[in-house]
Amino acid sequence: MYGTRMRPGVERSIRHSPPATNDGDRELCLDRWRELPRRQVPPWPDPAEVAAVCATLGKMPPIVTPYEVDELRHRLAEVCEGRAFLLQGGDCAETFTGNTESHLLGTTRTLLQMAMAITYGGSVPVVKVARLAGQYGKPRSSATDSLGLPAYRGDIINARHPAESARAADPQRMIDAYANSAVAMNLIRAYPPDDLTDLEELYDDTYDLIRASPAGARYQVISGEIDRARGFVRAWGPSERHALRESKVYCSHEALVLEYDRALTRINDGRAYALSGHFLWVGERTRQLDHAHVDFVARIANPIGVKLGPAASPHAAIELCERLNPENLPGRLTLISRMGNRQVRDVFPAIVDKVTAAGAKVVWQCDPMHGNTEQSSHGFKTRRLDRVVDELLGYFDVHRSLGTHPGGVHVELTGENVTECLDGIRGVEDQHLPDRYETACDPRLNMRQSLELALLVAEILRG
Ligand SMILES: O=C[C@H](O)[C@H](O)COP(=O)(O)O
Ligand SMILES: C=C(OP(=O)(O)O)C(=O)O
Ligand SMILES: [Mn+2]
Repeated sequence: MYGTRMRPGVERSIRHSPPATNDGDRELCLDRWRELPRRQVPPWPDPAEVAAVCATLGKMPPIVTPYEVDELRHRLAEVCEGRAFLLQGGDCAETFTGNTESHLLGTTRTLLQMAMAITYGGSVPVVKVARLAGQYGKPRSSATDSLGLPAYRGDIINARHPAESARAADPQRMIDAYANSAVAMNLIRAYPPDDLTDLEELYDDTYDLIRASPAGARYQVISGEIDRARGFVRAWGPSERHALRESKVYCSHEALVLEYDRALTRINDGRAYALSGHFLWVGERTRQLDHAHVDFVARIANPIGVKLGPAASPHAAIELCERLNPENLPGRLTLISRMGNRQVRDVFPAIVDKVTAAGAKVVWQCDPMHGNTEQSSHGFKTRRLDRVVDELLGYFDVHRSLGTHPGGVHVELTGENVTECLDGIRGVEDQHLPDRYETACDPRLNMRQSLELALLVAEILRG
């Protein structure tokens, strides 16, 4: 069954993972963040209710297990050493009502067909991580929205409905987030697309849409390469095919609502694992070295990421490496650049250069979405695919010129045919945005746009 297969060489470290003991907690200082400055604090009205909810969560079984978390760290070590590629994606903000079977499978299948294009086209194994089963908390630029109401901060904190009462932070929502994450994880574990043909058919259908569009001609060569690789694999026996179509999808979310992630932290073999997800990252707004979020993730054993926006200095990147990966373990730390297409070529090289010169082992990953958010003429938060593509190209150029491994990409996407990102030549113009603008926060790539991005990545990796 999904989740029980082990890769050779990955030590199976599963033991009982009971709720963290007080002694273990104290030794590992897992609550030190509570004394530190912290940005984006959820405006909980009643700390006693938060504590009661967290005590309940502290007794619940975790969403993921320590050995899976270690397994992912080992896979990310392969990415760090240049032997694999990290593909991460999903909603900007998951929602409780959107946590349906079709939505979860849509996200997963979109990721898997992107991975297929990159694996076959780029001849590289792909580690798949979904923004899913816990991506419920959102940092906001402003405490209030355009109506003057308290900002929506994700379903784990308040409700999106534009009314004062709906926007009150409700700690009970952490229980709902836990329950929704558990069913989501259960579903994606139980539903790997067992049949490669299924995924290939889906890929073919999506590719047909791309081919029929004015942008289609651009991908003819790489698509031919992917077809050749598929034909080659088809000629193999079933067990080789099985190995190749490895479809494990790990889950991830931003480590934002520390009360929640802390409550689901368990001690295993003397180490703390945040078992609310396999991979947790710290966002651009909360990555201050001496603040709460960095302190918390520094103390957990999970593979972790940190977003780096255009204001990040090379020195700040080095400090984060030292703080978050003092043992310099490959796969432990992913630096996720989100510079924007206009800055990536100017700002990013010095960061890569300094981190490399310091010998710090990191996975480099490009988020080409968050530095390229703009407002459409009708007031929709959107992103232009051209700018997303340009940031990716810039990211790959920087790595090529410095001889470093462009380890991965991190995108906001959905399997649904939404119209959230602008993309004129492929049919989404300003006036189409209202057709299917469904995101709870940031604009996502739809399935076709996602595959197009994957084809681009495959083409670049092929060289
Ligand atoms: O990922 C989400 C957003 O980029 C982040 O929450 C900020 O969004 P905002 O500027 O709309 O508040
Ligand atoms: C808020 C996000 O990103 P960033 O921290 O880079 O703005 C996000 O990934 O949804
Ligand atoms: Mn986002």
